[in-house]
Amino acid sequence: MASTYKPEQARVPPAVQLPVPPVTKFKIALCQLSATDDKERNIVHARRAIEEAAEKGAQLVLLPEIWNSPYSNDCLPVYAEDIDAGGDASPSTAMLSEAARSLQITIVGGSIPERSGDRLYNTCCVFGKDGKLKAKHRKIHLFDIDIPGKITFVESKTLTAGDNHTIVDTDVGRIGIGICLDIEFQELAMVYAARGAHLLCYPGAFNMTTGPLHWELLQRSRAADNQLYVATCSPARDAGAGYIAWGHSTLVGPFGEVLATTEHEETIIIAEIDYSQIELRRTNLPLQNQRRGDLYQLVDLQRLNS
Ligand SMILES: NC(=O)CC(=O)C(=O)O
Repeated sequence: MASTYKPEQARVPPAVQLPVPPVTKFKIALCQLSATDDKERNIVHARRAIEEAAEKGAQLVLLPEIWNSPYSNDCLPVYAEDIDAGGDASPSTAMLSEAARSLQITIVGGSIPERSGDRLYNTCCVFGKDGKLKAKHRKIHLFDIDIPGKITFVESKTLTAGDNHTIVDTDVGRIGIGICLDIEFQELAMVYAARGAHLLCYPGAFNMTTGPLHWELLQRSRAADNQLYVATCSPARDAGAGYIAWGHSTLVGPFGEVLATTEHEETIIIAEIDYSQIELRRTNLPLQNQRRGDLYQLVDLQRLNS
């Protein structure tokens, strides 16, 4: 029997119109940095990389997850900073703010361990060209994994999960932020797309087990599902570290295509983003018009199960 469905009957509102971005084409830098146990060195090192990226024309710089500290439950409390207090209480974000202002760029500052009262978070700060903090994303989905013989890590032993989506209007478009495991949750990316994001940025440190299987797959999926840009930035791999990062920082375009990527060594990827590609792909393949809100809606599932 022919379907009687008409798109205008869908109970899900159509995705919002994509906002007009301040720039259509620009360069993004993905700074795949090593993180040592010397915090001061990590800050100076990141500052130099940001400067090099800006000199190469990047208007947006993305840093890795936990770039100012080794990624371990022992180190996170020791390296944590009080971001809200600022100044000397947060030398890492003070550097990001200063770099954004003096280099006149937008920085999605990877993540650092944040101390707030008696809680610790895995937090990404976004700074505008004026050096002002525009947004703060606390990792929503903490990395708790147990694959015997491969990897066991319980981030929730030390950290508290964030409770908010983070989408921010910047000089280089509307950006949705997630941190590492947040990328596994397609729902978060869908919310960002529905709120008009041009680009999703995920600082992330996948490991040697999940990395080869999931890292590129998830980035391409989030980009193709939502027809927008996805950028990831990992720490460089240190084979001697307690947590060995997969590396492979990547930029994916709105057709799910890998536009730029790398292996695991320290490097700065510079790549071009062209937001006109989003409209083009959404016209070529109008998924948003075909979405069957009458058949699937997460809120309905929750209701059915309750
Ligand atoms: N740091 C992480 O959250 C790591 C992760 O998600 C993974 O799959 O590896």
